[in-house]
Amino acid sequence: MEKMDRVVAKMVETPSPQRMQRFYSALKVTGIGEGLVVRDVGEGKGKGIFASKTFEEGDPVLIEPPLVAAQDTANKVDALVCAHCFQYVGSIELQIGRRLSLNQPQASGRPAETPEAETLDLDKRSGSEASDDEVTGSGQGTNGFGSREVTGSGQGTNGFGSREAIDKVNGLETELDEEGEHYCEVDESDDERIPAPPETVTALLDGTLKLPLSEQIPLPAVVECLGGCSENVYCSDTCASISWEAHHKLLCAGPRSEAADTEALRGFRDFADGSNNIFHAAAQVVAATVLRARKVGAPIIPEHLAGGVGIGSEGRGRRRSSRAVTGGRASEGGDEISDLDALLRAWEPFSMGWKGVWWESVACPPEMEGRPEEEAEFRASIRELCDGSLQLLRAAFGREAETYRPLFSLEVYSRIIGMFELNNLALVVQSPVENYFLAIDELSEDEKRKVEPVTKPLLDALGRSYSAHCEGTAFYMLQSCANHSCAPNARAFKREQDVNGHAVLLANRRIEVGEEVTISYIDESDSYIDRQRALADYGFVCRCLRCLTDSLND
Ligand SMILES: C[S@@+](CC[C@H](N)C(=O)[O-])C[C@H]1O[C@@H](n2cnc3c(N)ncnc32)[C@H](O)[C@@H]1O
Repeated sequence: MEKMDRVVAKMVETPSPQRMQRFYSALKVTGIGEGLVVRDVGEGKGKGIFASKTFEEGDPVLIEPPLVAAQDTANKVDALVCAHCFQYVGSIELQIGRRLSLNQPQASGRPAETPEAETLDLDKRSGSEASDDEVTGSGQGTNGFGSREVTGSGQGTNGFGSREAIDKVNGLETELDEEGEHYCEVDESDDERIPAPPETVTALLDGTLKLPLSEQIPLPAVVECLGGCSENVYCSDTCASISWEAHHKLLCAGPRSEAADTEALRGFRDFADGSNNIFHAAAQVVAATVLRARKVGAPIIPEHLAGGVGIGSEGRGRRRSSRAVTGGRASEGGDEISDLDALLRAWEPFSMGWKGVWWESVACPPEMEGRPEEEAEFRASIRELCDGSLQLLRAAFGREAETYRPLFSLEVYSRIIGMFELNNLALVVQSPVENYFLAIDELSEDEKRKVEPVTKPLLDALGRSYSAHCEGTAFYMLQSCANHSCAPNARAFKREQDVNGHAVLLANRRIEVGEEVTISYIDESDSYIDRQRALADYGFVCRCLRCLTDSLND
């Protein structure tokens, strides 16, 4: 076998238990996943996470930053967030002003919503929150607020609902209001909105209009991208530089970008925006791997997960010689390593992710079931989409796409996307704008009367979907190891304090030392048949105790 093929084969193989052990032990040093260990489960389930300490009901079992994450492009209109940690930035005024200016309704001449109707809407939210102690403010179900709905329509145009799959795998629940409608879904028929006066929008944007109570929800100031692009903003210089060093310097289309071909990069990004946002996240995996491979002995745990210090480094991430980047051997301080060996080392964190070839992993739309020709055509079209995206990415990376050819092969690229497809990957962050209007709603009647002349027209202009959550695609090293159970002992759930893109798992009940930590990828209140049908999308038949019992009664 040629070396190139051998490297591709190594990149797509499931890591040995020893490699897995080494990686997750190194990850422990970061403090992420304290009280958890990763090991093989057996029964064909692959690896899973196990408690190494007792967790009580409601305890956070895991709080973990993403390894890579990208906000959906369409969502950038609705939520201005740090492109590294995904906190909302700027101010409540800026968030509202942006939504109004970028998403301003046309004057429709329709009657305005009555104040009562607006209040009722907010009350419904408060009502559902009050029923759950843990849920305070808009922390309620942030993981799940209508994200399936929103991303299902907003994500890509390929129409096979890959984001729906992502949400399901994340164990995300879609919150329903009393009428069975999704909270905070982007309501495109929301044409009862009354446009805000342009001068109000301008004043919100330039900071001259201060909203009552907004100082109670301060947001970090906007920090620009180091490369000068308008795509990414940050909450701090630290986040800006971590993102820059981790991947963005090769994916930035700004004037100080280090991308090989920014024009080609724009082509790649336009293609992702028009087809599937997963490609943006996949590009981060590729860029991060190239940047790590350029160094001699990249640390096994990427610096940004380890608080700025790479862990498990052999050579502490020194820059490789430029000769190495062009295809020769690097020799620095006695280290001799070929580009392809460097690539394999750099790939290590991503090799841990559960993968499948994208077009094989995607669930076939139900209407194609039992129609093999249509299904084959459907899968071929996904393969074509994947190939189209890869060609553009290769062009954007120029010579390095040759140096690290296995990384730019369809075999590897399709599995990177398959990894996003099959893991726990929805990125959802609650909007502080929702908290803001809830705080207004909780004022006394007297206080409310004073502020409503300012806040009511804004709510009328924003309409029913007055706040929008940040949504995107992410990959989490540990959360992605959580296996499914129809009676899970943990759930993905964002509390009020969880204001960034970290994954959060909470214990559903006491979890004993040695127990596997499981979440539900699907709506576990469904019937046995429906659960099995939904799980078929993930390529396995659930044999949890509940399913075994239900199968006997069915
Ligand atoms: C997000 S990954 C979970 C971690 C995975 N076990 C690993 O080794 O990385 C999802 C995949 O794990 C496997 N899996 C998860 N829960 C399972 C279950 N209850 N029974 C069988 N396989 C399961 C399936 O192959 C599924 O596609």
